[in-house]
Amino acid sequence: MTQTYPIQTLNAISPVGLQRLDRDVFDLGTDIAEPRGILLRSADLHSAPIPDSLYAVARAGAGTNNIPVDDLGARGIPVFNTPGANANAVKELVIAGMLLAARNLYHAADYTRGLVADQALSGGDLDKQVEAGKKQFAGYELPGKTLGVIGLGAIGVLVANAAQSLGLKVLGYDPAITVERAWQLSPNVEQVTSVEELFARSNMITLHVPLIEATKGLVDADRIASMAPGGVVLNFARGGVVDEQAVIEALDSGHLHAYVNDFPSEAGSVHPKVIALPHLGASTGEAEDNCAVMAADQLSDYLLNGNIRNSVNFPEVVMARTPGTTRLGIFNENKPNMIGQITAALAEAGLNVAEFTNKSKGEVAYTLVDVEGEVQDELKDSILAIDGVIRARKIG
Ligand SMILES: NC(=O)c1ccc[n+]([C@@H]2O[C@H](COP(=O)([O-])OP(=O)(O)OC[C@H]3O[C@@H](n4cnc5c(N)ncnc54)[C@H](O)[C@@H]3O)[C@@H](O)[C@H]2O)c1
Ligand SMILES: O=C(O)[C@H](O)COP(=O)(O)O
Repeated sequence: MTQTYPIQTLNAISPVGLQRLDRDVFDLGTDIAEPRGILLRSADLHSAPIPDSLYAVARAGAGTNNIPVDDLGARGIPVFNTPGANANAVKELVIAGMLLAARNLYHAADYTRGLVADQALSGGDLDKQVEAGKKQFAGYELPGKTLGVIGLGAIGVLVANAAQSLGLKVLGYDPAITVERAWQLSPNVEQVTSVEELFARSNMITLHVPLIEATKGLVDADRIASMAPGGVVLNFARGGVVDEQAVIEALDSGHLHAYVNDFPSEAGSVHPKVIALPHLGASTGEAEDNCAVMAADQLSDYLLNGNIRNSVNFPEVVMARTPGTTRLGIFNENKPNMIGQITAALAEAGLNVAEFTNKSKGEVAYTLVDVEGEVQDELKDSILAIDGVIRARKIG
């Protein structure tokens, strides 16, 4: 009988992605007691109990701060995300945010709505008031201004390149930029070596970093103060990356012109110089499809083949299946003699290794091994008995 895998879906996951999961193999539902996989977007897993049945979590999106990534890693549960799959959607919203701020579009549209809805003006009276009122919304153009991009990953690189083609001078800061992203970055984007320099030289700052300990409150009072007067902060990363109180004080003093963000808060959303959107960055049909397809494919490949792609807590481990073999997936602490002990246990069980791969990431490592011969249930127990082995799975 074919093994089936129950998958719990949280949030609205695009049907285009869900279609990738063959219903003969995967049972999908929102209310599954013992899931093998969880497929989600922004649902908070920090306070949810994690069942022992769970093999993997797939985040249809980029940010994984809603998931207890380290705890799951310590239990041998990979967390996947979908880098780049929603990057264009966010880039377009950031460019829109820059224009909203520079041309005062939000307040201008609100003004004209009020002329009709609140003041009941029409005809010539309306025309007169439109012309009389427009001067208060006069803005500025982007060429000649400097944009500072913090985080040059999937989104930051697209934003930097697009802004540069709109005529802005673009500075970028990312001490851990990958070679792939560096290749994608326009040569006209100037990389700076400190976040302080970026603030001091930028009229607009846009954030494209994950919310982690190192990025909490990255935009603070001192850094804002170092910007030229009339600056704009764009935050489509996560609310916690910005010290919002410091931003509000700078807006009140007139030092900052606008704070455009995707993370409404009680204090921020009602401020007249804050434009807060309801976490819309990835909310396009295209991005939702891309993310769901990528997340579903990664989850399916892990459950069926043990392959790990785009995991935030385990290394990339992908190995072609060897026909006529049984596959085992083993998570272990990254310490000496783990591979020796695992292969000794296989030899002890009389199994011949056809293919073997082992990679580590930080404190943990993952082994995929295809073995020839009959794999007895006792083998799993003897592998689990090795000091440092976290989890072992016979994949079939
Ligand atoms: N508003 C939305 O709907 C929306 C959509 C997608 C992503 N996001 C947020 O944007 C973040 C970035 O997404 P991405 O797809 O570009 O991720 P990514 O992993 O491709 O890029 C993140 C980049 O940030 C860099 N970085 C990490 N710490 C840094 C620091 N202290 N200073 C400077 N750079 C640092 C990394 O080196 C990496 O290059 C996500 O983690 C998520 O929180 C929001
Ligand atoms: O990190 C992300 O990918 C975004 O914040 C999108 O979140 P969402 O999938 O809940 O829209």
